[in-house]
Amino acid sequence: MAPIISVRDLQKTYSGGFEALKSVSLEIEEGEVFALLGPNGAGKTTLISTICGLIIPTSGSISIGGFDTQADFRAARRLVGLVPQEMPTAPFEVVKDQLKFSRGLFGLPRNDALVEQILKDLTLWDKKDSPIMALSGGMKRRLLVAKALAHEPKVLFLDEPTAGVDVELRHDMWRVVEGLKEKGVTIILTTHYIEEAEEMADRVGVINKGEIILVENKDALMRQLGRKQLTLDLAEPLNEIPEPLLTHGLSLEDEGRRLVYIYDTQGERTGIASLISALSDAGIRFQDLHTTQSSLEDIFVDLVKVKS
Ligand SMILES: Nc1ncnc2c1ncn2[C@@H]1O[C@H](COP(=O)(O)OP(=O)(O)OP(=O)(O)O)[C@@H](O)[C@H]1O
Repeated sequence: MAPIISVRDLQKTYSGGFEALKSVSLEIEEGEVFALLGPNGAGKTTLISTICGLIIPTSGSISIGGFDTQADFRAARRLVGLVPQEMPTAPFEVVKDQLKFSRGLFGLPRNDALVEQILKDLTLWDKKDSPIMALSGGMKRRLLVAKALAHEPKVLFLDEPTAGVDVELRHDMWRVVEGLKEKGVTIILTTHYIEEAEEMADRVGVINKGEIILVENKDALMRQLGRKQLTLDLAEPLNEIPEPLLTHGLSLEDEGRRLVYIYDTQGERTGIASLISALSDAGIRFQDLHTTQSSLEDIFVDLVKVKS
């Protein structure tokens, strides 16, 4: 099957001379959810804005549904919906008019049944006659999605859909994305939250310093990155790791006061049970223990190290 989006050797140098994208090539399959991850300033917004036609590339090409975004801009753009990070700003505008207006922008005829369906899908139908200022933060986010869907795009871009929102709203957005995927919409989202990519994405791409450093099936990536750290605060400091514990891959930190164990959450065994029993056999006591999951930033650092 031909990809719905094909990006070839895309390069973007901003007017100040900064090279934000360095020869990016990427293919997005129809119907997939693709998460684009990357640290701050990696080039995520530049990449999706370029694909959506908001930024003109310095070189390279993009095709959407077979239409070249430069030669056939209108046809390509018509297939794309973009949900920006910013909240809607027209406080007195009425919800349903926003959708009608969006269709108008694409030169599409009025379609009240479709507007109704979209608002119902996003549980905004009760608010159809409300001004934007009367919506909660979560409703405003959903309205941004509704607006982007009003012209029936085949591909939806979500730029950090859940940045700065609470857990409940995050899960709400995940359900929205799931529903869209079921309807066959291809979804590309940018995010800082590994949990979000884990929950929603079929594939994950990692961008760093303007380069795509990895594109991987989500499950495979999570196996690779799903590491956790167990930290044991020792009752008495150690000078070195005792011999019987050397095979456990521990590291001694904080001047011998802490033992750190990294394990794979997706592995068949975490090795924690055998570690605790080996510690007990060696007479090592600990005061406290806690676990931490590596953050996406940590993972990027690892990835960048491996790839550079
Ligand atoms: N208009 C511009 N002129 C010059 N440089 C820019 C411009 N827009 C973005 N940049 C630079 O390009 C790089 C990539 O920015 P971009 O916004 O694409 O990153 P991002 O991955 O979306 O970051 P974040 O996660 O912080 O939103 C950054 O170094 C940024 O400073």
